[in-house]
Amino acid sequence: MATVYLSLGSNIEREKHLSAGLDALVKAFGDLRISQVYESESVGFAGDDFYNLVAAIDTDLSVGALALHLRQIEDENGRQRSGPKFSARTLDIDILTYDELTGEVDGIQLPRDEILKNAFVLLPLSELAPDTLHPVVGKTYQQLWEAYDQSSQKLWPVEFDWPSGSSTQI
Ligand SMILES: Nc1ncnc2c1ncn2[C@@H]1O[C@H](COP(=O)(O)OP(=O)(O)OP(=O)(O)O)[C@@H](O)[C@H]1O
Ligand SMILES: Nc1nc2c(c(=O)[nH]1)N=C(CO)CN2
Repeated sequence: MATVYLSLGSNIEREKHLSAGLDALVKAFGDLRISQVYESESVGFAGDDFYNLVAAIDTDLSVGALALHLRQIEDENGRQRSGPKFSARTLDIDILTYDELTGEVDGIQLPRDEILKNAFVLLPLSELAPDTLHPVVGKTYQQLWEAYDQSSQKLWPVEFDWPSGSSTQI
């Protein structure tokens, strides 16, 4: 069984799509652990503000099979893949880490670079797994968040009503 950390984001009908994404993850992988939900301005393109969170799952799926399954969940939630790479999205689910695997596995880059770049990934990850070591850098996510330039990206926690998940939220 592998432990996998996932980043979820949405900037179109955010609550609806994040809830549906989490429901689909529970259906496929059982109980989840999730961070708080954070709102932040869109990074990298002009668009509506995002909601983001990090979820931990346990799975026997290979990296490639998991990536396919996540893509399917995105598609079921109205994800459009035409148009520019950076554009508004109903639901984005990215694999951040898969156990301690590093390098390119089944076409997936592990760990995902965005962990070190984006506050909307690193802060919720540091909440969910403060003492876990980044498999390449060798520092914990809490240490990485403390060292992060926290003035560079503003984000704020929001109330998030995920009706089917209240018992699993940290
Ligand atoms: N860690 C990863 N998690 C998810 N997909 C990844 C990862 N590393 C590489 N990929 C590849 O990137 C491709 C693009 O998917 P991705 O969801 O990242 O696109 P995108 O959502 O437009 O980009 P981004 O999420 O960076 O905005 C996927 O088909 C997948 O094969
Ligand atoms: N705040 C925020 N900005 C983004 C996000 C995101 O999830 N949150 N995702 C992007 C493409 O994956 C680009 N920009």
